[in-house]
This record gives sequence, structure tokens and C-alpha cells, in this order.
Amino acid sequence: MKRYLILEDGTIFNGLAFGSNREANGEVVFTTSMTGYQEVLTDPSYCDQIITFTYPLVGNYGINRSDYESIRPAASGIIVNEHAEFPNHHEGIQSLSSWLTAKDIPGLYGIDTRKLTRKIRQHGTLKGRLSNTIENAQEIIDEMNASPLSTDQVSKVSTKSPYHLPNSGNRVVVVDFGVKTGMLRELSRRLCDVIVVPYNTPAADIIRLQPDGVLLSNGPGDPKDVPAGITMIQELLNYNIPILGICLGHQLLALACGGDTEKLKFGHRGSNHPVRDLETGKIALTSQNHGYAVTENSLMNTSLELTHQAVNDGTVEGLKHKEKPAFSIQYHPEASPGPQDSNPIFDDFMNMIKTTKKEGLMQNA
Ligand SMILES: NC(=O)CC[C@H](N)C(=O)O
Repeated sequence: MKRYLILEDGTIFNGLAFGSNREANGEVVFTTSMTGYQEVLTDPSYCDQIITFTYPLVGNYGINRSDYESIRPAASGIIVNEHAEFPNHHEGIQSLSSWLTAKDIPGLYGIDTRKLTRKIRQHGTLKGRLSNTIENAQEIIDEMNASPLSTDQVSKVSTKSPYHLPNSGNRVVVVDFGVKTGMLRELSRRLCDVIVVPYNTPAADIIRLQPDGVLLSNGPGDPKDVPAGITMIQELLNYNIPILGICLGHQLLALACGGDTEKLKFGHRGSNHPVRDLETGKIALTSQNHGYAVTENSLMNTSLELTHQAVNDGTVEGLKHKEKPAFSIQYHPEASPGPQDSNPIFDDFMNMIKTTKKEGLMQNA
């Protein structure tokens, strides 16, 4: 069956359909990750986005039981050059195509993904529609141009009620802005007693859980669409509770401290983004997925210090609070998918909790 990608600027890509027959709208983005398509597709941060894979063949090892980052994939659609209809891997339980059908996610294949990626790089990300017909293309284009990108994705992907992953170690409250399972796995591996709470939980309710630390998770959309998270963080900062912000959590920490964020032209999405640790000079290869970033100049009048920077374009990639036990990174230390170089960030968080506890810095709630 034929399928088309219609872009807001009037460009139409002709390809073929796989996965769901549904039509879908979304922000068309690209990832350069060569593997890890199951983790990418199930990462809630891709909510309302149509993901183009620049790697030419996707789906070789199928879909398995262990690579889920969330149960319900939030991505709008997927675009590949070629997908493997007959995958082969001992853990694989179905093909990418049959999984997409089951999850009701439409796919487009057989287009020149290099051409599409070049367009996104030149223009910036574009609104697009995966459509099964081009009969009404002009109508679709006009409609896309008239409507803004969707907002408020966090409320769609965040848990509706708190849940507990009991363990014997530090109690960490995870604020779920669209959390990837990988982060919960890394905390559990370090024996943390994890309580996951909805994105709009008031700070007082978090304090009542007596956390040793708070993790602000990744999540979709524009950080400025989550004012409830910003106020919550401002209140949490009064308590000297160790805070680690990751990706959206990092952007929200910056906003809470008076910094600003901006939309990047086409974002950073992939598994090989080099980041420099400004203290040690060391460079780590990191997994990334962000379309927004903290504006470096905006840090001047805040109590935040720049700690990490993207090697490719100088984007802010890490921050540290000058007075409070709080730090944050724009990239993904849990990887999934990607290199494990920055996994020790979770150990840094554990050490910050240990020091804060030892020095008795934490205020009683
Ligand atoms: N992975 C994330 O948390 C992404 C953060 C934010 N939605 C962005 O695109 O920049």
C-alpha cells in the first residue's frame, strides 16, 4: 500500500506503508541511532513525534521482551528507508512491522531518508502527516500551517497515580514527566527504594514521602509547558534534598532557578553525541534525545554553573547548583539505547545523597 509523508512546507515524499493503517500527525525529527529502535520507539519523550531513522535498515533483530522503555509507545509514527520483514535474533518475538500494527503506530518506508534528514537539518524540524492519500494534500498542508505543534504531552505520558518499587537502599522519589524504564532500572540496581509520582505532585507531598533524593525524569515537549514541575522544583530546592535532573528534568531545574530554555533547530537525537566534562576535560559519548536546550547566557544571573557542554555545537549539557545539592544533565546516563560512558552519573547521585545524609544537611520536613 502506498503511503505519503506530507510536510508543512508542501514537500511530499512517496513511499510505502507498514505498521498501522492509521494516519498520523507529528513533528518530524530524525535520530542517528544505528540500533535501539525498540527503546527509541518506546521512549515517552518522543510523544507526538514522527521519528526518522537515518540508519538505512531498521528492524533486523525484531522486537523483544526486554528493550521496552515504557509499555505504551507514545511516538506518532516512524520513517525508515528499509525495514526487515524477517528479523532474526534469539530474543526476538515479533517483527517491527507486526509490533507497529499491534501498537497502532503507522510506518513509512521506501523513501530517501537522507534527503528528508537534509531537509530537516536545513529547515529545522517540520510538522508532518503520514497519509494514505495525497488527494487532499493542499488541505492538509494548510491545516498544518494553521495549527501550532501540540503541547502538554507530559500529562499524556506521566503516571496518573504513584507507585512503589520497594528496595533496601536510599529512598528516591522519581518525578515522572515521561520516565524511561532505564532510569528506574539504574536506581534499582543501586538498591534504591523508588517511589514514582505524577508530574504535578505538589512538593509538600514529595517531602512527606521523606526522600533521600529526588530524580526529575526525562519527558516530551517544551519544558515551558510544565509550570507545575517548575514550581515544585523551586519548593524542593528549599529543603536541601539531593536532586538529579535528566533531560526534561534538567531543563526544568534550569527554569526553576531562573534560567531560560530555547528550541534547537533540529535537536540532538542519537547514540554518539560527544559531551565534554568541563571540570575534567574528559569527553563521553552519550545517548541523546532533545529538541530544546538551556540557553547558556541565561545562566549568568542564576545559582547554576555550567558543567558539561556538547562538543559538536556547544549546547549546555550539564549544570550544577552552587549552593544546593542539585545537578542535572541533558543527555541520557541510562543510555537505552547507547553507550554506557556516563552511567557513573547515577553513582554521583548516590554519593551526593550519602554526603548530604552524613552532613545532616537535609532539613526535616
Ligand atoms: N528526552 C527528554 O527528556 C527530552 C526533553 C524535551 N522534551 C526536549 O525535547 O528537549
